[in-house]
Amino acid sequence: MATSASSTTLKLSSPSTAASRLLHRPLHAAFGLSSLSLRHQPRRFVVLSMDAKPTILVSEKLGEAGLSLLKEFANVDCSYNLSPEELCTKISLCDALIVRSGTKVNRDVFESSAGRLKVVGRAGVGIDNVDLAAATEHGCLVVNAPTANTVAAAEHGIALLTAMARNVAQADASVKAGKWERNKYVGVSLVGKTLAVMGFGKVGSEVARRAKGLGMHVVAHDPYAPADRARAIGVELVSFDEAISMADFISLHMPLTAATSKILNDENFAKMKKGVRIINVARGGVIDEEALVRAIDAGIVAQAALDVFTVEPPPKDSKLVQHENVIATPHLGASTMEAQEGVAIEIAEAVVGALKGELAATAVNAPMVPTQVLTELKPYVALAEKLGRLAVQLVAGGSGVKTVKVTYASARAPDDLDTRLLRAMIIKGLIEPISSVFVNLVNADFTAKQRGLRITEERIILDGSPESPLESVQVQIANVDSKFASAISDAGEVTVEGRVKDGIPHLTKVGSFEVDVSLEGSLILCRQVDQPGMIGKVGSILGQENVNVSFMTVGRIAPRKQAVMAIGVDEEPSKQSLKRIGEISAVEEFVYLRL
Ligand SMILES: NC(=O)C1=CN([C@@H]2O[C@H](COP(=O)(O)OP(=O)(O)OC[C@H]3O[C@@H](n4cnc5c(N)ncnc54)[C@H](O)[C@@H]3O)[C@@H](O)[C@H]2O)C=CC1
Ligand SMILES: O=C(O)C(=O)COP(=O)(O)O
Repeated sequence: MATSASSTTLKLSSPSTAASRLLHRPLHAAFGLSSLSLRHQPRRFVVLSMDAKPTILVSEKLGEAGLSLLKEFANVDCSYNLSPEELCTKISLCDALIVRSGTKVNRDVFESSAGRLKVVGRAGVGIDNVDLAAATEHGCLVVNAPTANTVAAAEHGIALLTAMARNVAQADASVKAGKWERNKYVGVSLVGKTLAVMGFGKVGSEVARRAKGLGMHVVAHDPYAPADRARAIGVELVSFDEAISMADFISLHMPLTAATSKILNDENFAKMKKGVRIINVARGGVIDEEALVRAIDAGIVAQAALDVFTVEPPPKDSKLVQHENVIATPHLGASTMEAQEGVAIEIAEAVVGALKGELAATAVNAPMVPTQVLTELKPYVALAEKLGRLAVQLVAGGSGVKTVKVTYASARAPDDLDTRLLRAMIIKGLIEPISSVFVNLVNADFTAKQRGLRITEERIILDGSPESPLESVQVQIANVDSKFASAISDAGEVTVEGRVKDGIPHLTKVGSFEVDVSLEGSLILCRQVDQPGMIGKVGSILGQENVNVSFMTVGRIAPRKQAVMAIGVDEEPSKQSLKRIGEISAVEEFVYLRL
């Protein structure tokens, strides 16, 4: 900026103290994920207990190893078979909820939690029983355990495939009924037959691998699967129609989404080979169950082996389940001793980590940020939140914050800098001081949108070494008045800019004035006529009531003209002291800002 001039810095606290204070600030405070945070608890929640431990509700059976991990960290309430009403009542006392596929975590649950529920852990893969939109709107992180039951589900798929081909279930029932029907239960061979794997993800590819071992010809359909992964295990990726029309066996392994709901329907059954056999260990909803009964009765589908149903448990008189050509299991895909122990540990670690404020690698409704990136961005995350807080406090009441521009200056290539975290924290800083809304990484974009806040991001690509991720971050609020006129830049926007120095966030610009003050405690900004003795006058007013000044800096336009003095204070000065600062004759305007 043309009017920006030199800045002089008077540093009053030792950097090591300041650094240690900042670096020991837990990341969960920055992300606002822990409901334990005393900062948030009185404001947000009815305080239900003086106990510092969080409460985790486990609503379905979980392996012991996972429960032990949870108990080391939290009060664990294992309450199985809760009715929807009982779940809604209990949830207001819980910080986290762990479920499997049997608990419907719908909007009512999030509303009933009144903001206390911070994490839902799905001890398994499919999250179709969790209302993700409602979770996100309520700032609740959803994590799952996506890998520990893969092999179990694949093995169950193979168990159903082979059992169906050889009528194991029906024959067993017949023998137990005292019959010996060797001619009735003649099966079909698998070798040389074509298996279509629908959904070539973790489970689908393990099923494919095993089916190859049985001598089957395996094709797969998955619009998002990389061809080289399929090729590596000798599987051909084909279109949906090709897959279902060439298959002797069709095994379903896609998630239940709007696109896959009832994907096996009358129209698609009509395209299949007569005598095809269907296996479903994915989700009941991917099959139109009434259409499947019609296809079996019409002889298109010879047999079906089903582990999952649209409604679980299915009605006792379900035509599908009762059909003699159908074998059924009660959603057992993930139910091996090994998988349940693994899933329990995987979800317990994810939920405890999330409650501690760590970003879970298995987050379903928040950006996944690798630990390395997170560590590197940590001081910038703190900077971003503080710049947001400062900018919004500089806006004059009644101005209405609508348009915010964030400018990142960095020597990194654009795709080498993940700004989602920074943007979320700027939004948190902008919104929390002026509302009772609790903002975190999960709901930041949603909350901004809901409040009509338009955030645009710009990158300035700098020359030089990309060692540190960012040189500076600037937050500008357009079309507003400021309660501190000097915060308005030449371009007419409330502007604050900062950077990280030695791991500590610093404010480096206010409006068009360059300053340099570490962002800790609170801040007084004064515009004054640049003249000797000002630092002493302000310092002595603060000193009289024992307010510790941590940093002081003066940014001026030109010697003896206007200057902005930024003063960092550890304690909040009294109204009286602030008034006295305002009364110093050379002070033209001043503002007190909480960080
Ligand atoms: N029965 C049980 O107990 C268990 C069931 N499951 C279910 O199995 C399914 C697969 O699980 P994972 O393999 O772990 O998930 P995954 O996410 O690794 O794989 C799913 C695959 O489906 C693909 N897909 C998405 N839309 C598709 C479409 N329209 N057509 C074809 N493919 C599509 C995806 O690209 C992905 O590759 C899920 O529905 C999961 O809930 C998983 C474990 C146990
Ligand atoms: O992980 C999955 O998607 C499953 O379907 C397993 O469900 P469950 O945890 O056994 O209720």
